[in-house]
Amino acid sequence: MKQTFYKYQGTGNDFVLFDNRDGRYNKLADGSRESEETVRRLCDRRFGVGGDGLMLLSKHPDYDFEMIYFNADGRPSSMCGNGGRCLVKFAADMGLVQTDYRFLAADGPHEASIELDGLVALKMQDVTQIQHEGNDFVLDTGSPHFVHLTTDVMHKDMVRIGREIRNSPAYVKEGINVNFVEQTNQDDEIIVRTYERGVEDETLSCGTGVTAAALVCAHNENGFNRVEVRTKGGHLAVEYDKNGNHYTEIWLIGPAQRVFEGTIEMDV
Ligand SMILES: N[C@H](CCC[C@H](N)C(=O)O)C(=O)O
Repeated sequence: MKQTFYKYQGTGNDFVLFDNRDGRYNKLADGSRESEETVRRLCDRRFGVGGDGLMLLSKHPDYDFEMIYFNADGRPSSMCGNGGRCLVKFAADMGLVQTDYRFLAADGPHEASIELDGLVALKMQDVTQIQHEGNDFVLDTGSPHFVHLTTDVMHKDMVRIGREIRNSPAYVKEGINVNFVEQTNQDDEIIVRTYERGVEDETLSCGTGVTAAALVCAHNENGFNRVEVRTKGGHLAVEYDKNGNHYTEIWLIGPAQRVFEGTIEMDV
């Protein structure tokens, strides 16, 4: 049966979206192998629509909506920062126009708003722990991230090295997203490349990864920080308050756009 889908992207991190407010697509989240295969195929860039992930805009009694997120491998995932921003834009495009949004995601409640300039600001969960060894950092910004500070980041073999770290004994069981980060000669600007778990490839940007990198590269030891982040897919900003190892009021800010909508044969 023909089903209507919507394609969105946030700085090149792209997603297949379904309006599930009437629950018609709940089956995709039933945990069955069949549904996992359906989601994987929808995300396939040759046999399906193509995307780094798939999201359901679902109803929730206590929030404006619930975000159900799947990685391109078809499996339910942890939080997706760019996905959250795209889902807010999708909700607005579907008529849920509000100055502020509160929605539920895999890592808990989130606030968001669409700014006057059209950028979508998404509040991320607080971070209270960053493991640090040399130029390597491990932290969870709603999804787990390995952050490696380096130079000449655009000439690194991101897929080979990212895959190696993601499948190393320390991380192979749960997986981890791998970010290479370069601090430019601008005080508060970084360049980030990410190998994404569950996509098992480099993506053009990763919202929770950009957030992790920005927390690691705090310019002001304590107090308010704003970090400009350049990714292959475009420009994002991360604002936050740093108080020792506590990071709060973390906002991921950037564009989110509808690319196209269409129909696809799919049994649900
Ligand atoms: N692949 C990630 C989830 C999506 C993260 C990324 N798309 C983002 O924008 O945060 C994981 O499995 O941890």
